Amino acid sequence: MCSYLAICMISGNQVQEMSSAALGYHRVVNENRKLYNMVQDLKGNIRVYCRVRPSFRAETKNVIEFIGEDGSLVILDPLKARKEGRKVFQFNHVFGPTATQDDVFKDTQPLIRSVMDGYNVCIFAYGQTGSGKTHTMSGPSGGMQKDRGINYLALEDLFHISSTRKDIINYDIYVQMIEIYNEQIRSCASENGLNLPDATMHSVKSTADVLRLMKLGEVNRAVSSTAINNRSSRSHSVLTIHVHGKDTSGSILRSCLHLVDLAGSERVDKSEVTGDRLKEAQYINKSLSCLGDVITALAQKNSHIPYRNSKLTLLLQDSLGGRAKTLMFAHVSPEVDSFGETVSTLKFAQRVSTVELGAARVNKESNEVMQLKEQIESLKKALANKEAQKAIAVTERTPPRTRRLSIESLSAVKTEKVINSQEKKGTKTPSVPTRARRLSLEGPRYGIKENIQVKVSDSVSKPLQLGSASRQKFDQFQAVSTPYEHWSSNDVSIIDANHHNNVPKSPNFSYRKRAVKSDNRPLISSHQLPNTPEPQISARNEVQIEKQSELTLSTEPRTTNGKGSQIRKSLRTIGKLINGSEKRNQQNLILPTKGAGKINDGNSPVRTSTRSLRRQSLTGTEASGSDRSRRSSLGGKPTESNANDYRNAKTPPPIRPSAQTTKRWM
Ligand SMILES: Nc1ncnc2c1ncn2[C@@H]1O[C@H](COP(=O)(O)OP(=O)(O)OP(=O)(O)O)[C@@H](O)[C@H]1O
Repeated sequence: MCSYLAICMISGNQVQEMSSAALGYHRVVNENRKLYNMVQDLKGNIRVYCRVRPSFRAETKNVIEFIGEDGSLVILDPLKARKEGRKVFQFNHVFGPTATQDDVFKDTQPLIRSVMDGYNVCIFAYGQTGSGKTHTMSGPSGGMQKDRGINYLALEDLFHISSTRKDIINYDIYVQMIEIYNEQIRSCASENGLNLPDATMHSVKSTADVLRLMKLGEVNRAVSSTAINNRSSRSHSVLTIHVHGKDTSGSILRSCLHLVDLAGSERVDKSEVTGDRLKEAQYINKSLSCLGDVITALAQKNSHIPYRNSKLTLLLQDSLGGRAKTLMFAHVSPEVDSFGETVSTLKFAQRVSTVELGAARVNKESNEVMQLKEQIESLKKALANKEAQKAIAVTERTPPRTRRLSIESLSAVKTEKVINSQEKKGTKTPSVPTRARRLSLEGPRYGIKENIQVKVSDSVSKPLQLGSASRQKFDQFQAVSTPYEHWSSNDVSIIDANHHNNVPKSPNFSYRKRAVKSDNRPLISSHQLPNTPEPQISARNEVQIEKQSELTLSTEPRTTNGKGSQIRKSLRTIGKLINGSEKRNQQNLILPTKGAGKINDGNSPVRTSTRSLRRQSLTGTEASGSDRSRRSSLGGKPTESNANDYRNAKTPPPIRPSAQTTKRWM
């Protein structure tokens, strides 16, 4: 009896020891996983989860030998002996055949939730046809409540977060559904299923809205039966959730979550497809192979990443190469006859996991930055007013003949200075009398009578070179436009000194419409203005004109100089503040306008003048010859001489050549 008790006690102790060892092991594994994920987050690696679907044929052999909690997966090659046939893979996590939709979602939830904090997130499901991609992303067909996929659960969760945070942040959620079918992008959620160049954004307020849209998307998605999957997706489907948020401090965030269900890779001999199905399969395989090329290039940190080789990679460009958080679900079928595809999926997934995207970046603009930007805008307007007042005051003191051209002289006075300095320097400005020169600076007059043109330097509009077609269009317009009869003395036409070299951005731009739009603007002067087409009238221009019309001619230049310099000082400070603050907030850095180096082309003295005025208005620096090579402290466009040389820049905007779009820094 005693010995029996002793044996029981010993085995009881051993069991306890073993269970505590097992608990310790689990704890260590979990900690390791957390640390591993943390390192991956810091490096910005694409996370890879593997999911093994349950086997549907009990009689067939299974190639999955072991699934570890630490994300390891061991498969067995059925044609080799056990030892040689073992292949080991390592991922962030592996979900076995018994894992539920909730298990999968629970591990994905933190990533999805970060969308609400301003991160861009992309989750894409990859794998052989019939391996369970659609099951993971959408769940069973028909939008059944049971086993709903990530798409539904994610949106449900986002709505939940939105409501719990409603006192702090006001969120707007939009959904976009598109599909790439045979290298054509179409909108799944359009009511009539037509091909659309741009997918419609649907505002969604509840999960019911989402369900309705998703059903529509599911109905419209290209699906057909193959030998492997009787509801095989024949297209890549992308559900994008756009989140716009504004918090109580006024900060704004904009982020998006791409949920991508890729079409399945397949061996056409196995799927036994012919005709259209074969064509679809070829398109699918081609785009997936392009995805593979992009991943390889990213993993090798190549300088050229071939995003443009397929619509899919083009669409995923931001998620694969940008500062987004990206997760790939690699799906595998456990059956022995899928071994080849399983190995290639796992190898691909392994390669994906080595891609380092860099730490993800939050897309949030703080209230501080926004306020500073607003201040800059208003200061710039105020400064423009002061400059205008100064010029008008100068005009007032000039003889009547010159004064008749007075408002023009807002820039022309400066223009002459520049011309003279250019002449002194030997630039090719023809030596002509002042009046004639000024007219020539205005470009062709197109039969103008006694009209005076108001020039407003526009720091926003970007002159484009006029192509022959546009030139023709422009000339046609000139021919048909009835010049000045329907222009009252109140009319203001804002012209760019180089307008004859400008073309509107949009080919549908109507010159006439723009010209007529200027009607009823406030009176600036009694001078009648010509019907000169101005293709790019910016809102900023219009504001400036209105402000200028309020100016009094009696303003003392001395006084304005003092205030102006104060404003300039504040501008410089704000510019520096913004620069610093933006760096701190890791905002998207914005580059000077594309082609900024072409500004100072020397063809147009007036443009040079307006630019120097503009630069002056931003920096407070006189645009003297040597100063012209300096960049604005607020990130103005560089001149030709220093377009590629930022070394002398006062506050050079940082250069990110990889930025997809180049924007003005301000
Ligand atoms: N984890 C799972 N649990 C239960 N059933 C699953 C699971 N994964 C997939 N299935 C089932 O397997 C079948 C094929 O899955 P699914 O259609 O999701 O594959 P797929 O990878 O999207 O295929 P294709 O690329 O051809 O569209 C479906 O009937 C699906 O319900």
